[in-house]
Amino acid sequence: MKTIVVKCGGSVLSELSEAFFDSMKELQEQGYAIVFVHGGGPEINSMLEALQVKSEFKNGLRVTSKQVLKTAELALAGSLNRQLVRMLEKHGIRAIGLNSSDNGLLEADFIDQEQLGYVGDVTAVNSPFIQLLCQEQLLPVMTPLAAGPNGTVLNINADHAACAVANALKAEHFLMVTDVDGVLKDGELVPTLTETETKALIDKGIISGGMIPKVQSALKAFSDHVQSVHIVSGKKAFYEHGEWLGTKFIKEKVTI
Ligand SMILES: Nc1ncnc2c1ncn2[C@@H]1O[C@H](COP(=O)(O)OP(=O)(O)O)[C@@H](O)[C@H]1O
Ligand SMILES: CC(=O)N[C@@H](CCC(=O)OP(=O)(O)O)C(=O)O
Repeated sequence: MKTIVVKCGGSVLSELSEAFFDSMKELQEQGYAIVFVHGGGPEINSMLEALQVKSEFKNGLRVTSKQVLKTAELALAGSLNRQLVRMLEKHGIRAIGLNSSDNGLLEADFIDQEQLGYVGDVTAVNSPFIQLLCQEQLLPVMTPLAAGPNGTVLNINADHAACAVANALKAEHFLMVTDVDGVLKDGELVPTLTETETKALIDKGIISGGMIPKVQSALKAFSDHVQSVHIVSGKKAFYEHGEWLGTKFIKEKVTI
């Protein structure tokens, strides 16, 4: 099955354009099965603020206490997953919401329980179950939560969760949808990036903040099992007449 894994950032979930859904439908018509993994950082932040619970990030990962985890589950599984499924269905795309910690759809281990609390790295993906839904012409919409050891639930950075799913499914394409056109340098879109160029942009501070886990996940997927990886905007079309827009990750250029 030709599969595309789409990571939809919390930054853009409420701003997804008609053109974005048109691109999605165009790909489905070409016979691609599509799997969504969504984020929700901004929504988790506002819920935590409303509850007057402080949260901090270490190396781009949210330090997750039991209370932060409960709030993250509420925002991700209770609110955003429902909204995204409804948006897809409104656009004529049959979708099914999945809380990825259920039935070990995603399994994870603690990264560093002392420093980060309930935060994990994905160790296993239940690919057959995801593929079963795709065979039924359903688009799975997955939260970035996972089943951890001894019945725990772990909070996973959504870029990392989507990367694990793209690798497990050996997806043909991995798309990271965000609120900017792709990787930008001096305000201009960088159309292609190799691993060396990406690392140089991180070192120079041109790629920073939320873009770091995205490019790291892009490089990891690209070097593992995925054939094509793009960072694109959800505010516009990302696929037109067979062309992908945004930043494309490419193999190192060979100079003789
Ligand atoms: N070089 C860069 N190019 C584009 N965006 C960048 C860059 N460096 C940092 N960013 C920031 O990364 C943000 C996207 O990451 P994030 O807010 O975590 O989005 P998402 O919720 O989609 O994962 C952009 O809105 C921008 O502020
Ligand atoms: C461990 C960790 O940091 N988890 C993230 C999960 C959501 C996410 O990654 O959302 P975006 O894609 O919108 O950033 C968090 O709690 O914010």
